[in-house]
Amino acid sequence: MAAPSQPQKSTYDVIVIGAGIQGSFTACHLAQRHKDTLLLEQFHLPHSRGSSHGHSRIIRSAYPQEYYSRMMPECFRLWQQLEAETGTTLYRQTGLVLLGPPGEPELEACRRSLGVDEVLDAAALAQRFPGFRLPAGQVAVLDSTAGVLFADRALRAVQEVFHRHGGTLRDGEKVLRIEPGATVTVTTTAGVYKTPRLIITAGAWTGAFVEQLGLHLPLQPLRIDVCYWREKQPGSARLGSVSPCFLTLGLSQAPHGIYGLPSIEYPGLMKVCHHHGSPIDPEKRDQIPSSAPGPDVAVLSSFISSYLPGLETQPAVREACLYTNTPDEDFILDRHPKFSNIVIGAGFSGHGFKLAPVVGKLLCQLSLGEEPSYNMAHFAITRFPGVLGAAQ
Ligand SMILES: Cc1cc2nc3c(=O)[nH]c(=O)nc-3n(C[C@H](O)[C@H](O)[C@H](O)COP(=O)(O)OP(=O)(O)OC[C@H]3O[C@@H](n4cnc5c(N)ncnc54)[C@H](O)[C@@H]3O)c2cc1C
Ligand SMILES: O=C(O)[C@@H]1CCCCN1
Repeated sequence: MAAPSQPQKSTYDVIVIGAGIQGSFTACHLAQRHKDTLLLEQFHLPHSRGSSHGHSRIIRSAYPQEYYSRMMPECFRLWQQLEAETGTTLYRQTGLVLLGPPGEPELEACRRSLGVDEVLDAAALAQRFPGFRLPAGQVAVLDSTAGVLFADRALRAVQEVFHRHGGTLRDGEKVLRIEPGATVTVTTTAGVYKTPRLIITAGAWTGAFVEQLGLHLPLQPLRIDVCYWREKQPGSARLGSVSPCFLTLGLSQAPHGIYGLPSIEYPGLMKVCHHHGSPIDPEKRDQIPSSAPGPDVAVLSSFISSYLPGLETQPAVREACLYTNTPDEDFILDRHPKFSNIVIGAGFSGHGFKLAPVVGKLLCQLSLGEEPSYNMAHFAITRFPGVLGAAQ
């Protein structure tokens, strides 16, 4: 006779919806604070349908906005702590070069955030990083603290620490409905849960998801072409897996920016992408034919022929990832304007991975009714007009 099955636990101190990097760090902070926490994920883990998959993400101290650069020392510390707790390497220091016209305001702001005076010209850059060519009228600023975070490994590590602190992660369980109130009811494909505190970190699904809570957030999911480019002569251009990271600012042919990272995942290839993509519904991500070279690939090919001549000008590998952009590309980290026990973390606009340890801490603090450790003005929901629609 089969043993009688345990009734599933249905009440938690906090429920977090979405086990990407933001929800996982948030849940981990809560569990470390001894909160009985449930983390719900619609897909079976690991998955590559959202924003947190893949081998690599840039981490850097340089930021044009000081409200992000101020968070970076703590981010570096918390990433290191996660490495120590899990005995894994999650970060490789490679340096990052910011490329742009001299005096470009964002480049200058980055230079100030780093506290460096030095600006590299074409000859100095080529001496230091022989694979790079700087066209006339461009300079480079070096962020030597920057490097690559091993993204997939980092996501696993933070979920492992969450588990170790007693957290419950249920994957393959999609949240269908939320009923707000002093006690929030969360209905999933597998059960019904009750909690006094809910946190929504549902990535590209957040905009459509929070409509049921009367909230109209200006969130635009974008499909990003993640492109990898082969070295023409393996090893000769010192690009591929040994390159520094780079990021362009104020480039007229690509105003959103182009960035690159050494590729650990595909030896001999370098990851070079456009910081922009095509608007999509995350449920229909693959309905854009991935075989056709899109406009982003044309922009990248032309950039590569002038700046990285050691690479072939057609991508060897193309993958897909999602951004969720806000109009100002600042995050949303706030309580629901009407239901203060529901907290939302969204709109990471293609730059949220490195900041996830601090984002998770801030969402945890908001949820527990504590004073957040950083100024939250830039992350407020109410910076957007009309979020509560006619009922406002
Ligand atoms: C190509 C690319 C390059 C990037 N480069 C960098 C970089 O170099 N540096 C950097 O700092 N950042 C970078 N980013 C940004 C960073 O990766 C994202 O900001 C971050 O991963 C966002 O995490 P998230 O947890 O909000 O979203 P996600 O990882 O998408 O997590 C949200 C989760 O919620 C789940 N979910 C949604 N709805 C439900 C539901 N109803 N029920 C249950 N679960 C649900 C989803 O399945 C998903 O797993 C990049 C992003 C991309 C796409
Ligand atoms: O967050 C970052 O550092 C990078 C910059 C370039 C675009 C992708 N994200």
